[in-house]
Amino acid sequence: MWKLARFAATSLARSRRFSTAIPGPCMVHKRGADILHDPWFNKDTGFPLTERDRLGLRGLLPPRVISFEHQYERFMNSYRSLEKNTRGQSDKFISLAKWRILNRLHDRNETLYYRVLIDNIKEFAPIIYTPTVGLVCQNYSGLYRRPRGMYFSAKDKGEMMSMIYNWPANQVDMIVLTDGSRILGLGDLGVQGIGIPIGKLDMYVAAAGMNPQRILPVMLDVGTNNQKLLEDPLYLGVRQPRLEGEEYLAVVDEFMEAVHARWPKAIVQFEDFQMKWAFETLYRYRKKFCMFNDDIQGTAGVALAGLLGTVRAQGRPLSDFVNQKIVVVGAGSAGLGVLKMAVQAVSRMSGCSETAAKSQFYLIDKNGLVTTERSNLDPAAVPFAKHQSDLEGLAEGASIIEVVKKIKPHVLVGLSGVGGIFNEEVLKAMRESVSTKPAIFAMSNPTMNAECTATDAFNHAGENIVFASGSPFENVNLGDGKFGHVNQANNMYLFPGIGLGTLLSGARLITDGMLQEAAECLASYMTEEDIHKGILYPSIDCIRNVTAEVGAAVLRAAVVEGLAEGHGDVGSKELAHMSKEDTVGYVRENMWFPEYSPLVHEK
Ligand SMILES: NC(=O)C1=CN([C@@H]2O[C@H](COP(=O)(O)OP(=O)(O)OC[C@H]3O[C@@H](n4cnc5c(N)ncnc54)[C@H](O)[C@@H]3O)[C@@H](O)[C@H]2O)C=CC1
Ligand SMILES: CC(=O)C(=O)O
Ligand SMILES: [Mg+2]
Repeated sequence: MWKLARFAATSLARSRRFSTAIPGPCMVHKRGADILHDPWFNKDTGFPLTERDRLGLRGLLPPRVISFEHQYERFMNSYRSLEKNTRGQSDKFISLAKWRILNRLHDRNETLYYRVLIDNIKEFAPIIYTPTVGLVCQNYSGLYRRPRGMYFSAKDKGEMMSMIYNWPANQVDMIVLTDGSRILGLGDLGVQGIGIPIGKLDMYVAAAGMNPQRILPVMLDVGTNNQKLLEDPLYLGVRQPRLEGEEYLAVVDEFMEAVHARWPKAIVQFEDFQMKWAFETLYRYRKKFCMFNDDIQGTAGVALAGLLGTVRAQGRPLSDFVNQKIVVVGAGSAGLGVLKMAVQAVSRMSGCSETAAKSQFYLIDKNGLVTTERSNLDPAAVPFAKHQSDLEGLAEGASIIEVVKKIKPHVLVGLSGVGGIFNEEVLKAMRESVSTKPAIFAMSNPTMNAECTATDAFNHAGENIVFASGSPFENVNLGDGKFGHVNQANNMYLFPGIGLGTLLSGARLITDGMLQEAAECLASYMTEEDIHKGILYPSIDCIRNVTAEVGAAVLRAAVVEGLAEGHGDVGSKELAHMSKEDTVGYVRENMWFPEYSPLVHEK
């Protein structure tokens, strides 16, 4: 357990840039202008003359053939010009302008889009993913130009089994599904939440090499309780309050049945569902379909890896995790998922019961410290409520500052969705932490909703802290040539590997064991040297390497549990015979990489 498995930090993408090897052919059932209007096949000015002849494209394009490298350079030049031309404008204006130029390329030419995304992931992830994707969802109705993904609404009841066949691809491997009810920390955004599945799936392509022809973003529009949206004349969703109870579940049931009738092995990632439905749907489907909830399970693994990193950062053995005092602020799907996995880890490490393992953890929600005194406590939070005997003088509903001052925790985790609640007083109180290297995880998204900024954390809690946030912040200049390192504690380090590992294993379920292996793999990724510098997670530049390792860990766990049925030509026996290194190589080889393939017309 916890072996170090670090890879060279160079991105796979860079080493493969513009290789001269000719990729295998790609079958296309269209001809002429239809191909130019299909972003899966379109090469714009990059179609060679022979292909233009074969596919009926001659005369439909300017005569000069432009190479992929040249097209790439041309796009990056326009992107840089846009950066120059928008200087001085508001951050919102600039972010949306950047998103628009990337989105236009996505709509036009997927190969080029994914190539620039992979090669520039550190720069572009904050645009196609958090934080800009939050802004895009908030402004979606105004930004909308053309559809992407599928929309199933409350009005489609009884029709979904046939609707699913409207999707043009024969095979779908990965679906990200939302009902828009809790988009990042921005609340109920109804149909506008579709931006999240799109952004997550872009990360699947960039980080895991999922084939973009086999992914599907889905919005389950069951209405919205956001009054402002219901009154907005531009709103594109169903104008009704959210379905509740059995009516709601009937829609999700029908969707899940329809998906698996057409694509029995498609993996469904549930994303940004409000807590009650996040837990309910996870328990309802996880033994029946290949699915997981990213906010509960993906976040838990990433947070656990970070929490274990903070133990190593203190120069202590991992076994000391069982003694760490951890305060989690936010008792929603993310906070409770983190607590559940962390408690299981303590119990495993110390050999004690999960009840005993809970004693080091403190949970705070919008009503303060969660204790057994609380009436109307959500059933999912009950296992983590503190008993009277463990309160150490704190009262039910104690505030964050009261808890931090009393407990002096090693780690303060924020998953509340409330920007700035780790205020100056709370951060200063963390200076009294019992840890030699206190850790602050402000994990809420997008940036405005982070519990504190990186600068405030280092300024108020001290230069000695370990800091992580859900959305990216710049490293903090501490003067004298020193910098406070900012980690990005985001489930993007796990969900691509969970999806890819599961796909290649051919497993029909995603078990706790597979998720635990994913978390352990991420936890062991960093070297001692990095960890001592406060670097808990790898740079996003090497996310394909991280995903290859995580994917292999998930695949091997599926083999161990006897769930791996194999994928494509590789059967369960071959998977079982692969060494760890072979498995990583196998996962890596199966990552799709954007290159123009020769197109062959097939009737
Ligand atoms: N970094 C990452 O990878 C991830 C970050 N998140 C972020 O975590 C946040 C929460 O997500 P969920 O748990 O799904 O939301 P949720 O809505 O299920 O839960 C929010 C929780 O915060 C509590 N809360 C609200 N105001 C509070 C206050 N003033 N003080 C203390 N607690 C307060 C609520 O009582 C509730 O328990 C979101 O901003 C989301 O973007 C979620 C998943 C992954
Ligand atoms: C990162 C993520 O999944 C969230 O903020 O909801
Ligand atoms: Mg999420």
